[in-house]
Amino acid sequence: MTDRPELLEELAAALPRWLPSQRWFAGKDRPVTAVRPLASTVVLDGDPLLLHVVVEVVQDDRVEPYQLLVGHCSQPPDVSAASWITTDPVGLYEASGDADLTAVLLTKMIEGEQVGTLRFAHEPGVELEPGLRARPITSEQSNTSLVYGSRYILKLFRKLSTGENKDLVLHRALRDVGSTHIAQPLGSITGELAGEPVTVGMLQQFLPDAVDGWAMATTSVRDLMAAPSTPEDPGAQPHPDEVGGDFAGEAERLGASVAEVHADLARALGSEPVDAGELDRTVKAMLDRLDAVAARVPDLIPHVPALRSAFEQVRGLREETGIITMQSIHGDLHLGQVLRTVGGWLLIDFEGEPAASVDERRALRSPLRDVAGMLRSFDYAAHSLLVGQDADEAHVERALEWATRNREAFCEGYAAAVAGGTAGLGDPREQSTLLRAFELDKAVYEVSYEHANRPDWLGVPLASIARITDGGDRT
Ligand SMILES: Nc1ncnc2c1ncn2[C@@H]1O[C@H](COP(=O)(O)OP(=O)(O)O)[C@@H](O)[C@H]1O
Ligand SMILES: O=P(O)(O)O[C@H]1O[C@H](CO)[C@@H](O[C@H]2O[C@H](CO)[C@@H](O)[C@H](O)[C@H]2O)[C@H](O)[C@H]1O
Repeated sequence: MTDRPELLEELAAALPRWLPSQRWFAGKDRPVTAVRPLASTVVLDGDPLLLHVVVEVVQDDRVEPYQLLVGHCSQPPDVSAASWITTDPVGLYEASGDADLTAVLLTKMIEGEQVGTLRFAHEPGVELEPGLRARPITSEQSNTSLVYGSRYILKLFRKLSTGENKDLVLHRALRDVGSTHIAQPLGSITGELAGEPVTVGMLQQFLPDAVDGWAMATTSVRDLMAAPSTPEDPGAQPHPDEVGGDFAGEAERLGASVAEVHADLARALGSEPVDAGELDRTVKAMLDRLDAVAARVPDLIPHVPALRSAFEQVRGLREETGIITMQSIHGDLHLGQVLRTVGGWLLIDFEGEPAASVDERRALRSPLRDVAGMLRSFDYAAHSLLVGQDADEAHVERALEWATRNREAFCEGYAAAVAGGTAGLGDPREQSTLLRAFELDKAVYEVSYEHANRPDWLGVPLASIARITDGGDRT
């Protein structure tokens, strides 16, 4: 269904220029050739007007749907200059920063309203507080999140894919088995795309006291780098366990929390043993990704033979390592996806890797992939402070020591939490060949991510690949 077609024409003409400047737009690697409106719904009629719009963005042979909240008002609203999509005669603007308009979304979720094809709902049994106003969060994101009065956070998914969104499905499944490591899902907004339902928004409990794991871990690394040597031995560098900001206790608790989430996901959604065919498909996928990234990033080429050999070792592993299982997992776990609250660690954003296809994100996977993602993140946290600096051997040594200590603590916490528990989950260190392959596969993904997004950081995953492939297995 299409409401207000005259505005859509104006919008479609302006979007090819406006979209690439948005942080959440995932197609910055090539020009936008056309934007075609697929559906529009008037959520609030009058002046101001709030229009929910789904457009199809065409970039050569790639065609992807995105959602927009579009505002229109005769009185200029209080929004940032970057929000204006058109300015002539009275402009159309991206409305997620307009608190007068976004308040309507919460009201409609409370009422459980249907507007055109948009269905606003609260989760069963949830009573939401009315009248809260929203502010968008300013962190760099793939989607847009609005915080209502420090109580709720509404994530508006930007790039849409049909079917229920994995983030929402996994949050509901974890809530249903009583997981204590998630922000509770409280509501949703569902639309329609090509005649199929599509999740466009997810409302969750907002944790105002939360600090993300990346901020905590990098503070700990900074403390270590800044710590003076001991008066007894002025030549010696302090070790991570000797300085105030040691993170190992947190890393261990985080390992236990991730393990509990894996066990809960297996309980809620099931798990299955891996057969040899599945291991072959896993190896093929890793080799395919390696070839694709090496074709774009020449710096990876010298590492290709060692990476291939590490991936090939995964074939036939089943006999060696006992049972390897597949289940629903987080899919893109790193220190920026975990929040420390007074009550413990929470995992957020269960969507999976932003660049993966819907089928890849929904497929059952080995939980060791999440472990590998987090181990990579400890490596990142340790080395991120050295980005752009001349190598200082003492700093590099301390960074490695910090990473090793926290990786080990994370695995320790994970292993202790699953001991004697869910079948198929065990001490990650006992599956070192698979874990090493997953870590290297993640590092190849990061090479591609950094090449496209933060070229200054490319050296971080490349140096890790060199270390892991040179040094054999390590924790
Ligand atoms: N429930 C929550 N409570 C507090 N902060 C949150 C919550 N959920 C997300 N955040 C904050 O919002 C940021 C983006 O959330 P995320 O789900 O990762 O969005 P995206 O999919 O856009 O990357 C997080 O890094 C975190 O700082
Ligand atoms: O959080 P997103 O889903 O947007 O994840 C993407 O961006 C991440 C960076 O913001 C990227 O993570 C990489 O950098 C992190 C430090 O900034 C580090 O902790 C991670 O280990 C490293 O992978 C992630 O890969 C990408 O998918």
